[in-house]
Amino acid sequence: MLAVEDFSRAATRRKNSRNLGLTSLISQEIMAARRMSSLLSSSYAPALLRSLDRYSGRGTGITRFSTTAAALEEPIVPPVTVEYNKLLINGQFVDAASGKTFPTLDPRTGELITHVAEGDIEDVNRAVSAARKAFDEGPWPRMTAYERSRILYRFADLVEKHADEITALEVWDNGKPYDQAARHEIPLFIRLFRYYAGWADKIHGLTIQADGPYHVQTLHEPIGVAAQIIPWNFPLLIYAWKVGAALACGNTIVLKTAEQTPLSALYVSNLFHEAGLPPGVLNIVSGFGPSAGAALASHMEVDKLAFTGSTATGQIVLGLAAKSNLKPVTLELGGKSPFIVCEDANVDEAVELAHNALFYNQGQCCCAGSRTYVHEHVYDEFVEKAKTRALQRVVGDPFKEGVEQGPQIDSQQFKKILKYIRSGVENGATLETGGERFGSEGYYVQPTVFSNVQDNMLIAKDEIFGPVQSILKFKEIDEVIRRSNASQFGLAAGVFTQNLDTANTLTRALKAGTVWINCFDVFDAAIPIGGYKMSGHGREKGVYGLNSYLQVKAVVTHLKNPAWL
Ligand SMILES: NC(=O)c1ccc[n+]([C@@H]2O[C@H](COP(=O)([O-])OP(=O)(O)OC[C@H]3O[C@@H](n4cnc5c(N)ncnc54)[C@H](O)[C@@H]3O)[C@@H](O)[C@H]2O)c1
Repeated sequence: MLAVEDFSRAATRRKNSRNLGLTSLISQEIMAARRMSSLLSSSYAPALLRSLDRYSGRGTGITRFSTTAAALEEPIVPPVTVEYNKLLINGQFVDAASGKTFPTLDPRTGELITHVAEGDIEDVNRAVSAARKAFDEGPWPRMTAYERSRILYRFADLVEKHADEITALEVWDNGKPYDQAARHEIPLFIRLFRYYAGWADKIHGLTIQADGPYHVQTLHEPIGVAAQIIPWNFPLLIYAWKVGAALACGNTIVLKTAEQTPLSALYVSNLFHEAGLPPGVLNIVSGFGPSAGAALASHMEVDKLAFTGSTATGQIVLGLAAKSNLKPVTLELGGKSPFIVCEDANVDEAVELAHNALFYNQGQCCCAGSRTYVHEHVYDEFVEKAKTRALQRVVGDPFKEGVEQGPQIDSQQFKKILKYIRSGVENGATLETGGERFGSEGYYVQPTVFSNVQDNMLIAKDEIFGPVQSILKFKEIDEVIRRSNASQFGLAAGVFTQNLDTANTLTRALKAGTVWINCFDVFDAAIPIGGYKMSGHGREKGVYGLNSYLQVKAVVTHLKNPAWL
């Protein structure tokens, strides 16, 4: 993993590199304290953050959020070059059959990073054929599970070795803060692969008692060729949830990345071959949804589809899968998760946790705590402090140390978020802070807080997928349960209380795939994720993530003269 100082030195060495800012002891202390505060295990974390924020703006070039749109400095030159921009089919990097490419853009400026080969129907056919052959004839499903696990472990080691380049690519293509990617996402990516490497040789069926003279066993077989379609908000983490589980079970894969973020998946997939993965087992197609994505979802030779993305696209791919070969589909879709602050809450801690629950990753999280329900007894204090915290949020170049919030992914999302903000104002919610673009370049949005939000407003119903916190008031626990569940989504929920009975009541009543009590966004490799209602079906991560990549075959053998039954 790249240390803060190494990163600074590497970047400084690069031609034309700009001043990276904080490398001093103070800055490292700030980062360490920020990490501590993000754990929110101590009641003084918010106060600590506030005092550190005062230092972090000093002479560093970091722009803290202010209500006047501030101009950002020249973007920092990322400490990496793009090596892989073609499709990965059958172990080779190849051009698209059409020869077409598409641009991938830097969200800090909207400028070109590089052109990437644009996969289309013909490329999907080539990739599925390679995956089919690798499954039907190749060594991967035939080698021992232990051999497969060793390749997964070797891959994790290689990712660790190249963590600095991988982090820089992810930040450049996506706009997420470097610190977030380096300290949370890349380590979790590695952990996920080690977790599934550990499962590879522990997948087995059962021996079952039946009525009659039969020996009954179940075989847990790989399902075959898995198609995987992923979004742009966590390009590597969602890759890991899907690829790790599918490979541990012995499947082969065709994965389509999001058109906004094709780069990091190509880089890490090359490392898989260095780790010993046979050609054709993992194929990567960069390209667009309606062409490459739809071709994968409706392909007759694909045995399973795993999709993460919006609910609207989930409905499309489910239809395509049904109309083609009825391949089983898992769907990880959108959310509008309630974050419930009860009347006994420590307000300072609740404010910090609710802030991170919403603003993490520029608000571009499927699980974002995007309906902040606050009990009427602590509501006024909460709103005031939530506004103060949003004003302190450090917005700026994601490569700059100390930055908490980078740009949104692209101009489409940027415009959509600003439109939702306008609708909040027009519908009578109180705009406490923010509400405009940040700076004059790229896709930065001011951290925005609305109070007096009502359940029927669009900002309380739709997934905004941006840095917009909506605060709603409640009085009774039964009332907040009813209002929380009155949503088409059911992905996650957060509960903040010191009362065990209240926590237990809410845990069981909330219709959500994950309920976090006095914490939020805890994404361990072993913890399953998935949705109720229109947030999807099936589960990924953990042992549950294996189920959808396995076929269960019952084998019944007649017994003659058995010694026992
Ligand atoms: N539940 C989860 O675990 C989870 C995790 C991350 C993101 N998400 C959701 O993802 C969404 C944001 O991602 P997005 O904007 O990239 O979503 P999206 O649905 O627009 O795109 C997701 C993927 O689907 C592809 N796609 C688009 N149209 C397609 C089509 N017609 N056929 C096949 N594939 C198609 C895209 O190219 C992309 O690869 C949000 O709604 C978010 O909540 C959910």
